[in-house]
Amino acid sequence: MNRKPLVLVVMDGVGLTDKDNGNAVKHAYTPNLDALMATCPNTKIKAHGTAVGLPSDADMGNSEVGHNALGCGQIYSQGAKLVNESIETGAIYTSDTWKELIANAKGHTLHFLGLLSDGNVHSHIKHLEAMIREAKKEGVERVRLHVLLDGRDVPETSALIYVEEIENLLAELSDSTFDAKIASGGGRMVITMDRYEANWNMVEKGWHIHVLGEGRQFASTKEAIETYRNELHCSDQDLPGFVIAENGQPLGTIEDGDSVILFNFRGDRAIEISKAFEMANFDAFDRVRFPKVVYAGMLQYDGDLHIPEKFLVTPPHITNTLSEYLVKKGIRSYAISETQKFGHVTYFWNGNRSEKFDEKLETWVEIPSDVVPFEQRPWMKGAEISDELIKAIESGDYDFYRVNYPNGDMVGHTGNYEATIIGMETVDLCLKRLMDACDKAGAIMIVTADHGNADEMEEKKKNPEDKAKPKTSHTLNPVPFIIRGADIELKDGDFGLSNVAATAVELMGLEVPEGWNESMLAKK
Ligand SMILES: O=C(O)[C@@H](CO)OP(=O)(O)O
Ligand SMILES: [Mn+2]
Ligand SMILES: [Mn+2]
Repeated sequence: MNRKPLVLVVMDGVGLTDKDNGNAVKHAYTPNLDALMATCPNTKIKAHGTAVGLPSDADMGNSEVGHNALGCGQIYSQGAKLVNESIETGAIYTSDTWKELIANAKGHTLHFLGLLSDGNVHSHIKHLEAMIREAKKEGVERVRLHVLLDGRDVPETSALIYVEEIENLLAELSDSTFDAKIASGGGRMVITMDRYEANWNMVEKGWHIHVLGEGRQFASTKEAIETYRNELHCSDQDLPGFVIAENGQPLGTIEDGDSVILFNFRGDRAIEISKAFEMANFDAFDRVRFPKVVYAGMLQYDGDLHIPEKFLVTPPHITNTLSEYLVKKGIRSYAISETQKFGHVTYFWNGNRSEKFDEKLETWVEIPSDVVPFEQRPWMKGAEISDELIKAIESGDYDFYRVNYPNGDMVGHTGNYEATIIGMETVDLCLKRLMDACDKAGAIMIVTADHGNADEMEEKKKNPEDKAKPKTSHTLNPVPFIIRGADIELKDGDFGLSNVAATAVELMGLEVPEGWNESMLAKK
């Protein structure tokens, strides 16, 4: 058959809502996106909650679960849900890894490191609380927490709520047999939680803070947060690292013989610090000291590279993916984004696996991201991504192209409305360039998104007269799904991201594999 090329565009963090206030998707000047919506078959699809394998419909979507669903055409129970279940049934505490961590920590320290919030994107504070309680029950005597402050999946200055909650629990549990305290921390966008090797320096800073106990000292976490807030007026995600100390002595460095649990369940921002804890030969930065610890992740974060080696809950085993299917059919595919989302269109897309199925049939291109606050460069690498992608489309070397434009999401997370408008307008300019390239190549285009973000840039007000507060997190809104350049109609139905893969393969003239959720195309 004479197959038309297919170009699938993920506008990261672009949801749809009629709400007006702080809606950068609606208020940006986006004539091309508007024209696509006005003239092409399109619908709104679900990108949050149970439609993407999260515990409930109160859970906003995120890039991991969104790209997993886009890339595999199915709904798998995701980390957030699997960890809940494992804790509820107690299965987590019967795992060999948990037993080893606990046995090893006796006479030493059990450290918990991770994102302290109830955002449920990377972690959940309830998981941490349950494990601390159990550790005490099982006879661990000394626990230290290394807390990464969120402000990105939860309101931007909410850290003290979670700090207070966890410190209340530590106070309740502490007695002559149990000594549990926060030892260090810092904002998630400053230390430890880098992803896709965008900025290893963040991880190095985190290592110094958590492991070596080197950094600015404070008597309490509250004091650290309040001091930094007064000095810097920044959101929690941007607070610098801190070390809790008594008489100049850090409360909880990580030492030989200790156990360490990274309680984040999501992998992208957990892989680099896991490598630092696990790898004997490691050259990303000078660790100064490499403590011999038992280290485990909440989940295994990379199923191909087996990072980390030890983990508490088995991750979803995502199989029968779109990439796997296309390789079997001999279809040539091309994936591109900039560093911040490169792993989204490769690793997340393929079910949290970092390797290709077939070197010859698959091409992955990464445009290096800027290392700056994105409100200062809201255009990000939109132009450069488009340049490369258009070259690839013109080459005719591929049948299926996928691209992620991060602007709606990465700029949306800064909470800066004006910059997010520019981010959206950048994506719109890129769409126009792609539309022209697709026309020349006779390609079909799908335009969609993985979840909302830029669509709500203001927190809900408690009282109408309150001042609007910037909103940095994702949203619960549906996302657009648009098909351009194909003579098709969309069916009516209640669809979500997991219906995209089947629709894409039908557009490529292929059969929908068994086990996938249905295509959205109406039968002719
Ligand atoms: O930045 C991230 O880690 C998350 C938000 O926690 O965003 P996304 O899911 O879009 O990658
Ligand atoms: Mn995303
Ligand atoms: Mn995001």
